Amino acid sequence: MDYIKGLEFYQDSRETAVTLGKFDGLHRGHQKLVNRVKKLKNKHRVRSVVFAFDMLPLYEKLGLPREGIMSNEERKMRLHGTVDVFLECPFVESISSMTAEAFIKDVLVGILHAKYIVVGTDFRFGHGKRGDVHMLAEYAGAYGYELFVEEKEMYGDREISSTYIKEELRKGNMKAVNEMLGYPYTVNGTVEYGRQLGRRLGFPTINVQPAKEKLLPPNGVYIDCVEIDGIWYNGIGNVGVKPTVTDENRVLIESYLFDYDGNAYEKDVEIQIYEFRRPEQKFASVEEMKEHVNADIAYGKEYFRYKRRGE
Ligand SMILES: Cc1cc2nc3c(=O)[nH]c(=O)nc-3n(C[C@H](O)[C@H](O)[C@H](O)COP(=O)(O)O)c2cc1C
Ligand SMILES: Nc1ncnc2c1ncn2[C@@H]1O[C@H](COP(=O)(O)OP(=O)(O)O)[C@@H](O)[C@H]1O
Repeated sequence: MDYIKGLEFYQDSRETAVTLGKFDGLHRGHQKLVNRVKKLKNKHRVRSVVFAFDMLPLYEKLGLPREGIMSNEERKMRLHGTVDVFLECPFVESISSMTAEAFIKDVLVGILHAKYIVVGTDFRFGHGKRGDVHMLAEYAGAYGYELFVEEKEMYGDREISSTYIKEELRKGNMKAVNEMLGYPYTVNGTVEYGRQLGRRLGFPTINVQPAKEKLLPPNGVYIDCVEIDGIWYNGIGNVGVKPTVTDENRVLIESYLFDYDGNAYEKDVEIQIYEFRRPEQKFASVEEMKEHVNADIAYGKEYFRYKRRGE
């Protein structure tokens, strides 16, 4: 997969099947679009392209923190191996001020040589969000592309959306989050050095700081799985600031893995979060915390007696 950041760096004259959007989460609805593009590639021998807006510049301009289901880096990792090109387009003035008509003509047709365009029913684009599926359909004949509009995937009686997933993530409802994503909620990061207290208490933990633009579930203890050097380990971890042992306000994910005894420092790992167990607590003493963590560990081991990763 070619990763290209910035429209100006896309320089390929081959015809494409392209899907467009913000793609935060790459949830089941997004996957439908990506799969359509993959099928079009195989059928018509065109290049498959995911065009995703990078919304960070907009949040920076507005002075707001971005809270995404995934960081840009995680989005890139998750798309790896699915399409030929992942084009990430910073949402800057020159893009947001472009009319919808100009976006079709100059970007989709002019730069991307789109033969097939794949979007969801409510896709909006161009200045003032004036462009929609009707406009895309209107210009299809003139510009020689075919339009595919995919229906929304549902979760219960509500359409799956990044907004819906974020609502459930804020509540710690990992079952709904993971079902809507179509894969377990994932955090990628590098294992840091901590204060080496864990191993003295009998539960060493890998410590990972998530990307700052990442929305996390509420601080608390969660069943998780961690991939280190290509192998998955079951575990139980804490998302939060560990108030019992530090006054720092840095949110980390700390995970004790049941069948691991290697050295994971500085390794890039992937953490999947499965189920909320209890809120993070400030215990009166480290000893009291240790008792609770031991109970958490017993609970986690029991959880995985009947379930495998991903179930
Ligand atoms: C299953 C589990 C539950 C935890 N729960 C809490 C908690 O409720 N409150 C807290 O302050 N720290 C909690 N922690 C974090 C520990 O305080 C931390 O892992 C320990 O102090 C070791 O830190 P270190 O990696 O810096 O050595 C938990 C850790 C694990 C693995
Ligand atoms: N079962 C395990 N689960 C998590 N980390 C483990 C495990 N066994 C060994 N380790 C290693 O021990 C380190 C954690 O030990 P810990 O005493 O908590 O130190 P730190 O405070 O530096 O995180 C991890 O980063 C990892 O390299």
